[in-house]
This record gives sequence, structure tokens and C-alpha cells, in this order.
Amino acid sequence: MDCSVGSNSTNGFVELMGTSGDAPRKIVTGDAGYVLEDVPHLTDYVPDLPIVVHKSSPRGRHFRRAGPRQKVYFESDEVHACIVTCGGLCPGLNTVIREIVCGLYHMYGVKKVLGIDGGYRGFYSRNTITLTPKVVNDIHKRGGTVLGTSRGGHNTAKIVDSIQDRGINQVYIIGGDGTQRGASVIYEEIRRRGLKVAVAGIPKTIDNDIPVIDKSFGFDTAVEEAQRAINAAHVESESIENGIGLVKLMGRDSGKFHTNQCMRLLQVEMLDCCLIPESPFYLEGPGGLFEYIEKRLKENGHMVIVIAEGAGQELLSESLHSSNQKDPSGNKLLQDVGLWISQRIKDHFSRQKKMSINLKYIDPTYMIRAVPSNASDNVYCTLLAQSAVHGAMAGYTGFTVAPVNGRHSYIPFYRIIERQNKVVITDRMWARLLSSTNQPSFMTAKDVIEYTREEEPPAQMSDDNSSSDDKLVNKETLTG
Ligand SMILES: Nc1ncnc2c1ncn2[C@@H]1O[C@H](COP(=O)(O)OP(=O)(O)O)[C@@H](O)[C@H]1O
Ligand SMILES: O=P(O)(O)OC[C@H]1O[C@](O)(COP(=O)(O)O)[C@@H](O)[C@@H]1O
Ligand SMILES: [Mg+2]
Repeated sequence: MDCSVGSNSTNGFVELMGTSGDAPRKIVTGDAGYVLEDVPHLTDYVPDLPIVVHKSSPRGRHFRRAGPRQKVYFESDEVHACIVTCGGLCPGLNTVIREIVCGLYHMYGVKKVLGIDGGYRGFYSRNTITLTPKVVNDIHKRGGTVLGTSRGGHNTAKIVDSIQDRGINQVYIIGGDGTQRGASVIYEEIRRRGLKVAVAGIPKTIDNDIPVIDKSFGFDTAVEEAQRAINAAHVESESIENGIGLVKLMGRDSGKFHTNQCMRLLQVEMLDCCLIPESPFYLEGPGGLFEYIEKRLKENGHMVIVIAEGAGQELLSESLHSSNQKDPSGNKLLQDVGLWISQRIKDHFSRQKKMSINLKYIDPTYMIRAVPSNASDNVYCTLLAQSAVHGAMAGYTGFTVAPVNGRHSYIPFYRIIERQNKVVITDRMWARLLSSTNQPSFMTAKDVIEYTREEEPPAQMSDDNSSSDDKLVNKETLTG
């Protein structure tokens, strides 16, 4: 065919173009130069193809795209910004601090930036730290946070009093899910008092348990760092008869970090079992962990198990005295599942006397989160910080900045704090992992029903074709 066939579609004008012998290309054009190079569909050439299922689903929600704006609502010399870091450590905290300071100075000529010392309670109980590009010049090369951090101590009234008393009008809050909840109530109180104060959240956590966003900063570095520990476990286990390398990683409620780590390792066939909080498991009997270990050692002579710190907590509570202690932020304090499961595996095989095993237990948890961020996280942290600064300068507030479907966006706090990002164990990511490791799913039919997730609207990956200054970004969707 060497012709063009034009027709009107709901999206725009569809042109089927092709040269002799070639299949035609499907080009969809719309308003303002919008062009979609679409994939072929059977209905393009099979007439009257009946639709078997047609689900009507919502169009999806959108978030405001992050970036510089034409309209700025703060004069440079009017701005008095502050930065605070809260919760557990995470690679990249110092990079974000540095880039907020440099972004404010260099992009907007802002000269007054304060660092709040030691997390939320630092607003009302500590001294502040003056931050300039010179002060923060090389902090990104260090792990941790130069501002210090803490859990607990969130007293909204006192924090907002301190913001008001100091004349602060931009608040940059770096932290995980708890921190974003705290930021949300600070924003509410500021709004209630009618203050011209912008509140911007920057999500941090190696657990990757914050919903909606593609990933939090520090996650890449943490995965890379965890890999060293797992490599070590692999080397140890394969060097000895019936060797088991057992590694504990962080992740108290969510195995997102863990599963991602495991998926990467599966590419090099190093991993035999991955245990996460979302997927309950059991030890004894048919289909249990001990049976699987025995099978794997018989087949392969060695194995690597990676366990998230939040996994199997219900089993520990059964066998140890359960404590319901919480940290100052209200997070449940976990018992050490790594040590516990190591001991249980050793006891089982020594009791059974069929097979002697050599188990090496590695706990790299705090080492992983204390390292400086890697190059890709540094780039990511820079983008986050700059987007936060652009948003606050443009007068946006009550938002967390992060990429959604690859686009940096401003997400209202209420969307960030409404749930936790977890591995859905009836989803394809977990299914892929199970089929690659061959580990038992440990799931009963009841578990499947319980965990089957509510249906979500389908992915909408259309490109951003907004011509306005304030572009919108598509809602998070399930990809994978
Ligand atoms: N629901 C909440 N309301 C107000 N502040 C909170 C809330 N949850 C946590 N915070 C505060 O946020 C800070 C960090 O929370 P935490 O859970 O320790 O770490 P992360 O932010 O890394 O999840 C703490 O100072 C805590 O008091
Ligand atoms: O520093 P602590 O209080 O021992 O907390 C350990 C916890 O911190 C984390 O590393 C990060 O958690 P947050 O993101 O909630 O701060 C968890 O994975 C871990 O359970
Ligand atoms: Mg948290």
C-alpha cells in the first residue's frame, strides 16, 4: 500500500500510512500538534471484531507537574527558609539539604536558610544552624544528615509557634512516611492560622514504603549496598558443604526494598529464598521453610536466604515473649527475626540428624543506610530538591515532591499519607519472584482471598500534552 488513509477517531485524526509491501503505520494527530505513533490493533484490518469484555473504568487522577513557574509568589529577600530531617537515616539526606540550599541561593537569590537541629523537636528545643552554599559544599559526600534527626517529639502547636516566631515562610521537611504525616499536620495548622508559609515534603526511606511515588531517594544506594552483603552470603555458602547464607535487610512493614533487591539478585541466580512481612510463612511440615531448605541443599549444595526484618514477626511472638513496645514515633519495635530464624534452622537440622548444615548469618542493616548516596541517587536528590524549591517559590504548599510514572510532580500530602506502599503478594512482581526462586508460596486459598487487592484503574501512560505552564502528571499506576 502506498497511500494514506485518513479518518476521524475520538482522539483525533488517524492516518494509516505505508509504502508498497510495508504494514501501514498508525499516526494519530490531535490538537496543538499532538502526535501519537500508535501500535497496530487487530480492528485496523479485521472488520467487525466483537469486543468480548469492555470494562468502564475511571480516567485516572493527575498530579501537578513539578518545575519552575512563571509566577513566583516570594521576593528573594523576603524568603526565610528552613530545612529539617526526621526519622531513620537514609543515603542522600545531605545531598537533598545541599541542593535545597544551593537551589534557593543560586536559582532565586535567597540568602536566609536555617537548618533545624535534630528533627521535629529541634523546632522548639534546639538551636538552629545557618546554612549557606559554603557550609553545605561537600556534605553530599558524607552519610547521615548534618542536621541530625530524631523520632517522636512532634508537637504541632509548638512547631508552628516556632515557625511563626522566627518568621520562617518556607519549610522543607525531609523524611519518611511518619515525617510526611507530621508535615501534613504542620501544613494544616499553618493554614488554620492563615500564614504565608509554604510547606514542602521530600520523601526519604530505604524501605520504599511511601505510596504513589515511583521510589524514594536513597533506595538505589541501599539496594546496591545490600548487594554486597548478599554477595558475601553467597560466597560463604558456596564455599562450604550445605552452606546457608542468611541475610537480614531492613523493611519493617513493607518488603518493597527487599523484593526489589531479591529481583536484582535473581538475575545472577544467587538467591533461593526471599521472606517479606507481607507474605506469612511457616517453618515445619510439608510446604514449610525447613522442607524447602532441605530440598534446595540436596539439589544445589548451598543456598542464600534473604529475610526482611519485619517478616515472620507473628512466628516470633508465638515462640518468644511478645513485646508490644513502640519507638518514640509510634512504630512497633521488632524482635530480631534474623537471629531467631538462624537458631531455628540450626536446631531443626541438628535435631533431625539427616543433614548437617553450615549457616552464616549476616546483618548489614545499619551499614546499608549510613552510606553516602551513589551517583544516581545524587542526581535524583538534586532534582527533588530543585523541584521542591520551585514549588515553594511558586506558592504551592502542602505537597510532597516525587516522580510519578517518571515525571516529577507535586502530590498533596493527603495522598501520600493515606496508605503504605506494600508488596501485593497476589501481584505479578511477587509471582515472578516465587517462580524464579521456586520457594514455596506459603499461601493458602484463604490468604489469597484476603490479599487480593482491590481493583485499580488501568495504567494511563499517555504523554504530557498540556501546553500550559502548570502541567499535570498522571496518577500512579501498577506497572511491572
Ligand atoms: N501521625 C503523625 N503525626 C505527626 N507526626 C508524626 C506522625 N507520625 C510520625 N510523626 C513524626 O514524624 C517523625 C518521623 O517519623 P518516623 O516514623 O520515626 O520516621 P519516618 O518519617 O522515617 O517514617 C517523628 O518525629 C514523628 O514524631
Ligand atoms: O533507627 P531505628 O530506630 O533503629 O529504626 C530502624 C528502622 O528504620 C528504618 O531503617 C527506616 O525507617 P523509617 O523510614 O520509618 O525511618 C527501618 O527500615 C527500620 O525498621
Ligand atoms: Mg517510616
